[in-house]
Amino acid sequence: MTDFTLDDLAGIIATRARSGDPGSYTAKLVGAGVARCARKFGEEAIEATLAAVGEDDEALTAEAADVLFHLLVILEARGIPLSSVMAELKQRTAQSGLAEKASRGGAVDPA
Ligand SMILES: N=c1c2ncn([C@@H]3O[C@H](COP(=O)(O)OP(=O)(O)OP(=O)(O)O)[C@@H](O)[C@H]3O)c2ncn1[C@@H]1O[C@H](COP(=O)(O)O)[C@@H](O)[C@H]1O
Repeated sequence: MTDFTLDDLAGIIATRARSGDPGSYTAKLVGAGVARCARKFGEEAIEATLAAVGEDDEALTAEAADVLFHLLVILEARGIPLSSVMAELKQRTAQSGLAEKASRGGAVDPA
């Protein structure tokens, strides 16, 4: 259990992205533009996907951390607050995922 939250990390990312510090990975990545941030996120997502079907829990934990960090970097680069994403997720709690999919005419198979 940890008291460190995604809000905390988003705050660090926002500060570092605007720091102008040449030693900051975050500042360098955000400075390279949204497309570069998105490409990095895609790479990390693939690495997490591969880790998900492996049996090494530590590897998946590390890759999941990379995915969350790089997703927050994209949100920072696009100026979308994490609170907007959380509000979207909260609004979705009113309905099950399968019910929402069925309401759009989608098949209820989660695959
Ligand atoms: N949580 C992270 C974090 N997770 C992953 N990473 C970086 O993300 C990169 C992941 O890329 P790879 O694994 O592909 O490594 P790489 O090959 O060196 O990366 P590339 O050359 O392909 O860009 C690594 O450089 C990691 O260090 C992170 N960098 C920063 N943070 C947080 O951001 C804070 C500020 O960091 P700076 O902006 O660097 O000061 C840190 O204190 C942390 O809290």
